[in-house]
Amino acid sequence: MASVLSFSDVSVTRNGTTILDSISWSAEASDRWVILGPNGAGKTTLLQLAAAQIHPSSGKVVVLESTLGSADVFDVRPRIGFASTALARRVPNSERVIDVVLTAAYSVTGRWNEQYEKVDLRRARRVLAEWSLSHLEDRRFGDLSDGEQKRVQIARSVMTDPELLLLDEPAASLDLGAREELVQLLSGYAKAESAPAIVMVTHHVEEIPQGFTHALIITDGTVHSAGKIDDVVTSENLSAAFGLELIITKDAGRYTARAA
Ligand SMILES: Nc1ncnc2c1ncn2[C@@H]1O[C@H](COP(=O)(O)OP(=O)(O)OP(=O)(O)O)[C@@H](O)[C@H]1O
Repeated sequence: MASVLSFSDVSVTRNGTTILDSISWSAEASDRWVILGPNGAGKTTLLQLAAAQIHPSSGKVVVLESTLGSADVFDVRPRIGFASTALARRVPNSERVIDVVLTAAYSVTGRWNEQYEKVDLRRARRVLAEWSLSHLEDRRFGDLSDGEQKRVQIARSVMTDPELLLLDEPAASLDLGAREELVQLLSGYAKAESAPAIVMVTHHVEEIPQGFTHALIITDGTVHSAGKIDDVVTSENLSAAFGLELIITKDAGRYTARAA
């Protein structure tokens, strides 16, 4: 099976600082990856490469069979769904929820004069239903709770039926109820065979949805460990990565971390 993502000896340097250092990693279409690591480890930079938003300083990144730097990124980007707070900040507060999702079909934020196709409207409504947002269709994005806004961001990112879905800390700042609601929805999505490859960055193992298959731990811009999720999300690996004795437990498909 062809890789959806392939990093070979990839480094990213900014202003003389090495942010990612010799990363080699690949993901298949059926994979659901979680990326873990301390603050500043390079997780968001890794996701920006996967999103074809930046180029590596050295090494080779292949996204959906296109090599960054040699392929036209404008052909690749529409095939990638990317939900991040940075993108959400570009959505006007006054935008209606249905339009936040619909405009993804035209790769813009903020409705202008696009003439939407009926088929796009039908799909947007189906996606809103899948993410438990139908009742909010006509509400203003800026008036939603954090949890609702996060779900709208994800709904927008899957609107175009992407071949690769990237989620940057989708559960950050959510309260317990909103987090659990989101993790449950993500879990259902991750388990669906029709879902694309997923790569999710998170700070907390409690936010890893059931159905995720692989994990990559990054420390100081390098891969600390990567592979099948149960082999990687362990007390030993996370203790070493965070420099603190941690006990990781797994119950009913969900992980918990606490200091030893
Ligand atoms: N343009 C830049 N110039 C210099 N350093 C940068 C630049 N952009 C990012 N960095 C540094 O690169 C490192 C990795 O940043 P990145 O945002 O990828 O980490 P992260 O693992 O996502 O962090 P966090 O968990 O805090 O969100 C950080 O130390 C950051 O300060």
